Amino acid sequence: MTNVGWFDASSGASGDMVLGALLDAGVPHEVIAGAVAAVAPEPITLHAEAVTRNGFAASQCHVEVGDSETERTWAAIQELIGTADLDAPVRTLALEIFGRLAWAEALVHGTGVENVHFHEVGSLDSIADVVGAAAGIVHLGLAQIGCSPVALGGGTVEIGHGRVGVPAPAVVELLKDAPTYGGPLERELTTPTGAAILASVVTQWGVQPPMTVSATGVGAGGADPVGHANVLRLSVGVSTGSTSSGEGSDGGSALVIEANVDDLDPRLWPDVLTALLEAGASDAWLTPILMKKGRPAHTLSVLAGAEVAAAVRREIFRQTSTIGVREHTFAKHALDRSFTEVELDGHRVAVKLAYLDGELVNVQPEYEDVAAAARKLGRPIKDVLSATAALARGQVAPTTG
Ligand SMILES: O=C([S-])c1cc(C(=O)S)c[n+]([C@@H]2O[C@H](COP(=O)(O)O)[C@@H](O)[C@H]2O)c1
Ligand code: NI
Repeated sequence: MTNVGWFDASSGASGDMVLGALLDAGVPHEVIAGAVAAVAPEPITLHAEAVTRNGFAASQCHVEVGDSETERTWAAIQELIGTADLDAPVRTLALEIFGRLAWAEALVHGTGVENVHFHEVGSLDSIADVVGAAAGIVHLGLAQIGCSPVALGGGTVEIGHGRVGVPAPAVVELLKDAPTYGGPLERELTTPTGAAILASVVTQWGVQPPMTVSATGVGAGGADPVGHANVLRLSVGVSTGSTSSGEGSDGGSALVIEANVDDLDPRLWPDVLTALLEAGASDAWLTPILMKKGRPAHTLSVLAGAEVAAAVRREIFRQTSTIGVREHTFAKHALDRSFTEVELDGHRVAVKLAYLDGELVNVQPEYEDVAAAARKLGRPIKDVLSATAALARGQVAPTTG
């Protein structure tokens, strides 16, 4: 089953609206607050308030910080997020979102990202919005995220550079590849932070894809204008769009991101593969190749769901010497799977079980657990492997008689 999400951004999106929608959709408060606390150099209070917007119930997220006026450089923000105790996919997605903000700011002000000084969008509450949103989205484990065309609003808004038309310049740049429209209200409906979050996580723009919705979250915008509910709605559920192959598969899709590399110190490769898996890749591998000019090299291939593709791409560029990647989308057919645990002479071993149409077809003890148990027991790994597989089979489908 493929978990998917869809945003209705017909009243725009801001960082607070995304947080409100995530909390309302069931992301535990501590998941978001914990990630924010890990990054913040001083306490940040985050709480959701039940409000109404034009008569509809919604959740308004309040972020309370001490130094919301502080200006920060992109380098300072990278340092804050990069060194925080965050799960790797959360850190990578947060850097991706803020990286887009930095790029857009640099572009509209005609400078380099290294010179970007964030004003409103660099303050701690924006960092909280970005990191909290990254933590909430990663928590939901959505393989695909859709979004409606994004309402931008209208009129003008006062920002650090004086009064500008809505959408603010950074919003225009951030949503260049997305469907957007002015209105339906004469006010700012989509902010740079909201735009950067959507641009980073949305894999498909347009109407809601076929899905069975199991939860919704409604995030409130700050104002409550009459005649239009100022909310961002997130629907979460499972995809019903892909047809099954009839092999017990989930019929989802995945990307393979690849690069040919001939100039990386080969001692780095094992750690590169580990970093990519930590960034959320499902698999990462190398194939030896012979490149132009007879150079021995490697093709790096990384399998990743769309929800982590940006994070994985970013990690490839950070960890290797490549300056470009190519990508293909592949249909993916995966068996339903679950985990169990067995105990062999006092040593616990996790075992992965795979099912085809409900029938157990594969029992695979986790190799690292098996090797550790074998070392401690002084037994050959192959014996521990078969013994734990047999234990798991007996546990899952006990024999009778
Ligand atoms: O401070 C700056 S440089 C700034 C730039 C821009 C551009 O579009 S450029 C926009 N804004 C405004 O800041 C507030 C807050 O935005 P968040 O994304 O932090 O919610 C909003 O009104 C933007 O239009 C500031
Ligand atoms: Ni600006």
